[in-house]
Amino acid sequence: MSDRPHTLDRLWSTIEDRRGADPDQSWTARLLSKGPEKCAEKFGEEAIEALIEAVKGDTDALTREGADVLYHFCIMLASRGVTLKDVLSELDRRHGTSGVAEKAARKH
Ligand SMILES: N=c1c2ncn([C@@H]3O[C@H](COP(=O)(O)OP(=O)(O)OP(=O)(O)O)[C@@H](O)[C@H]3O)c2ncn1[C@@H]1O[C@H](COP(=O)(O)O)[C@@H](O)[C@H]1O
Repeated sequence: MSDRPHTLDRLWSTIEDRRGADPDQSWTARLLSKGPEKCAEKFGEEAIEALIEAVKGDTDALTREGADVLYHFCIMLASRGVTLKDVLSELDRRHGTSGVAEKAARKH
């Protein structure tokens, strides 16, 4: 984990800590209590908001929306019991391989 962004590790730990917390006190707990479908829907909304800012070319807004996307992505993973470590490991596995080769491998 040493070469992974500390910020994401810290965010993930906070999300894990908030699981089961009081939904009135924690946005994370509130979202997770609504279930995986709602968490996925929220992630989709945030992704679209980021997409809009990318198309507009508003780099400040894209930065803010990008942070929302990463947070809600982690929430969506947590809602389904997938860890950020799982996703980062998959990225690590792909590191150094050709994207073209990866795409070809997925067809089988
Ligand atoms: N990074 C975030 C983060 N990013 C966004 N959000 C919340 O996500 C919500 C989504 O924003 P929206 O603009 O969609 O607001 P909304 O209330 O859904 O509004 P509408 O859908 O009605 O438009 C906001 O209420 C934000 O507060 C976040 N809430 C928490 N975190 C992190 O999670 C930690 C724990 O937070 P709590 O769980 O609240 O203690 C925090 O310290 C942060 O590190």
